[in-house]
Amino acid sequence: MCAAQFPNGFLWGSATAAYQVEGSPLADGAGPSIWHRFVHTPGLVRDGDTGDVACDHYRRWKEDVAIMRRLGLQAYRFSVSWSRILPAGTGHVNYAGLDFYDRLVDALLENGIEPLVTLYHWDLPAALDDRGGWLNPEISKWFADYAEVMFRKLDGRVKKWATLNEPWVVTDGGYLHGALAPGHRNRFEAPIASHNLLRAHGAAVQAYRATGRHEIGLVVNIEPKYRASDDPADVAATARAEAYMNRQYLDPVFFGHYPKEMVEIFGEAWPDWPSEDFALIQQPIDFLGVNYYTRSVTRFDANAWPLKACAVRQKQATYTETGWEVFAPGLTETLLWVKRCYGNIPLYVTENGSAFFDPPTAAKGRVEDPLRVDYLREHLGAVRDAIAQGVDVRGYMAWSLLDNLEWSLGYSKRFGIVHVNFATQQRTPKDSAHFYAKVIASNGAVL
Ligand SMILES: N#[N+]C[C@@H]1[C@@H](O)[C@H](O)[C@@H](O)[C@@H]2O[C@H]12
Repeated sequence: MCAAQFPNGFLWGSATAAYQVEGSPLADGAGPSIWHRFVHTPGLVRDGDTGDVACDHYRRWKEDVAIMRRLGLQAYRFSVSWSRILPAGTGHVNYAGLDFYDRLVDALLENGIEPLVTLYHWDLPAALDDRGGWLNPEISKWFADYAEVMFRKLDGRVKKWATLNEPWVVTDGGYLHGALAPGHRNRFEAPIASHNLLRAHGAAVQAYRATGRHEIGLVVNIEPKYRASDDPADVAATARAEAYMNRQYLDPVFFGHYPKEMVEIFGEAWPDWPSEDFALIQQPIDFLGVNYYTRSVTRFDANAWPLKACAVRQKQATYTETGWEVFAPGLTETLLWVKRCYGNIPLYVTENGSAFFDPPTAAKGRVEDPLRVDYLREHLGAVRDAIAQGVDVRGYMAWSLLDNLEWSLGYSKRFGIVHVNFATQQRTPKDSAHFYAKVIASNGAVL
């Protein structure tokens, strides 16, 4: 049997998100997003860091496309800033903002790089948050109208669209625990925001079917839950954690209902949803984007709100700077789990990467990041193992192309395969970038 390998046409790329890399959040008529507000609220982001400059990608995009070209990237996953396109979230279109993405897409295509576009990567227009944001049911129409503006402008040159990035993080971080914009901590709001995100996803897919000619999907984060013991309390806690993080969005999209554990988790805060909503949510999608970083060995914890479950640190494991266990087999398991539970829908690993401290050697033109090279090698091997077991994985996007704003953690955590000196904006491909370039050139044969 020939050694497991990546299929011909496997799509090798890298990923970023608008607010994390672009900078210039209010340039050329753009409106503020909830993240612009959040970072400018004292005490919410480490070291008072903001996305005002970030990687200055809004101005340096040509340089960054050239770096992608030199690395041999075949695809680039990025997100559109909704409030650049519609400064008030609805109504007036800001054509200067639209032109930025138009030029970026053309430059990518001219360099043989396929654009994968995410419509929403957490940066809701602040003007819509003032109208209730994800708590207002009207947002499904607002989002579909914004999506249609993008489809009409870019569809055809953009052949793979994703509606949302990680809806779980949007609600768990933004509405339940409050660590992310808009910073709410309300167990009654979180389910409503979640449900409206799914409704908006469905409305955007519906809009795409009316105007689009290519593919549209959803990007979810999946963190496989391994029970800490066979103790019934740990087994039940693990089931709750899996339902809350991994199935809360996939079950409605693929089955038209929520996991039964959601009522147990949220209790009186879990509404009775209108059945017609699930017809909207369950629009067929063309692919699923899976963001994988780590696993969680899970046990019962009576004090852990609202899940009554927590992760158990693994003594012999390597952990990244974000406190995540390096566990590549979890990626194989995750891809197999999706196929087992939801069918063999085409999958892209739309994010996978690691934050490790980089040595201060960038000035000499080299950044040695052996831990990130190891992480990349192990996780690409995990993808190959899933493909060898019949999972239809069609691409891999390394997170991230550039060191960037790690949301509330500011610039303290570096995920990039390309080092960014934020004082000078100098880019330096790390050893991981050079390794990834060899992987791409050999279609994974060097692994
Ligand atoms: N934290 N972390 C890294 C990374 C984050 O920077 C992305 O924006 C998210 O889509 C996802 O959480 C993963």
